[in-house]
Amino acid sequence: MDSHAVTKTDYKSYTGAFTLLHLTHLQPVQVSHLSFTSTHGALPEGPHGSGKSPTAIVMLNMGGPSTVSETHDFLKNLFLDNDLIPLPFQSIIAPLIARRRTPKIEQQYTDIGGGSPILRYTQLQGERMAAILDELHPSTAPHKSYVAFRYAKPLTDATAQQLKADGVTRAVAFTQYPQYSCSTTGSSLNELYRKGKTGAFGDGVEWSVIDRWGTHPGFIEAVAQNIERALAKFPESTRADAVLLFSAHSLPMSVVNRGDPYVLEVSATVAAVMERLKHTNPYRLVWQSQVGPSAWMGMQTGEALKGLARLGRKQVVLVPIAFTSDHIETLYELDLEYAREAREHGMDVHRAESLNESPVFIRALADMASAHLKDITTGKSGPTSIQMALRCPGCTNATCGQQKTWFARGGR
Ligand SMILES: C=CC1=C(C)c2cc3[nH]c(cc4nc(cc5[nH]c(cc1n2)c(C)c5CCC(=O)O)C(CCC(=O)O)=C4C)c(C)c3C=C
Ligand code: FES
Ligand SMILES: [Fe+2]
Repeated sequence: MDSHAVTKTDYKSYTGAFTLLHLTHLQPVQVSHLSFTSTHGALPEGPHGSGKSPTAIVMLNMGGPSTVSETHDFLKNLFLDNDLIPLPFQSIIAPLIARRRTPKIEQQYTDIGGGSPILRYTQLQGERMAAILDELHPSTAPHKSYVAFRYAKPLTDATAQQLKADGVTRAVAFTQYPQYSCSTTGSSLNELYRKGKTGAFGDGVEWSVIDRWGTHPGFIEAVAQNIERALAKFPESTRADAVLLFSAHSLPMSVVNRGDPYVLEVSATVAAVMERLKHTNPYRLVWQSQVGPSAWMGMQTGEALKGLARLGRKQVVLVPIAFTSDHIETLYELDLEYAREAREHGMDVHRAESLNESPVFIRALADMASAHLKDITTGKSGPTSIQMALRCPGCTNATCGQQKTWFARGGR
């Protein structure tokens, strides 16, 4: 998001005044509308009624400001998150950075139509998934989807109240980040754990976790179909020359270097998509949306586009690969900044659509949840994946360890 904050200092410089100066010059973003309860069908009765309480499928994501005026609170929550951005005196500095950054990010959300569509898409995906899930796995029906965002409404507290009111006794924490990073899914699980251990969701909720699914065949198929649709926009004579430029949100090198699995898992997604496409086109994986002055995973998407133009590779399909709905990075950074700039360099650029309302993708979500519930209820697997139990070798965050233990015991 921030094109001029690329000094090659270590991410540790986030912890200095130097960083603060840079961060306050970062550009703001913005997003939009939506309500935030999510149900499909009528509310099943809770513990005090005669009906069966629902199996909760809690869709975890970062969220975004639904309206431009929510931008400041979104940024404040984001900069307060120690799992994402460790800052000294965080509770004092985070609001200052958020305040300084708000106007720029507000303008970006205005430019993409007045806010982030992430809540609308997450609700839609969740509701349609739950309806399919009732058919795929009737023994745990009714299923009801809930949304728990890390930085925007509905925050975990509000979602917890909903589960409590519905008398939920079985809940699945379903990350909506396909690939696992401790700064994304890890942060959401830490927050869920902090609330869960104080009883915010009610007593006796049995938790399990779907923590990553970057190579699920249904997800891969949905992405591949969107790439094929984008490729079809090129004249047949140049189609085979088009470069598939997969673009994922970058990570600070300090996070990569403590052993975070995200870079590997995004790479695995890309490899699976290319297998499915039978390698009809050349491709690269590049990284976008660096924030602040520290070193981040590269090559940067914007630089890659310029490099391809210089090399005469002027047909490009941009493929967002680490987020399942449109957001500021696709609608602003990819569409308004990079694609426009690339066209000015004489390039022919098309973006693969985000998964948004893709029925193939929604079916994949239902398949994942169904397989998970089947494995849990038949005792074939425990509440968490084998991979989730392993902390990053460089992890010094005690909450990560406590969170993993808590979920491995089913939230007890
Ligand atoms: C898989 C996706 C994402 C990863 C990994 C990720 C890591 C990460 N992000 C920041 C800092 C910021 N991210 C911001 C916005 C933002 N981040 C993602 C996704 C990932 N972030 C998205 C989709 C968005 C946009 C939300 C939307 O449009 O709805 C922002 C705020 C915007 C800004 O101020 O520029 C910041 C800040 C860090 C530090 C980090 C890894 C440690
Ligand atoms: S930072 Fe990865 S497990 Fe703690
Ligand atoms: Fe981010």
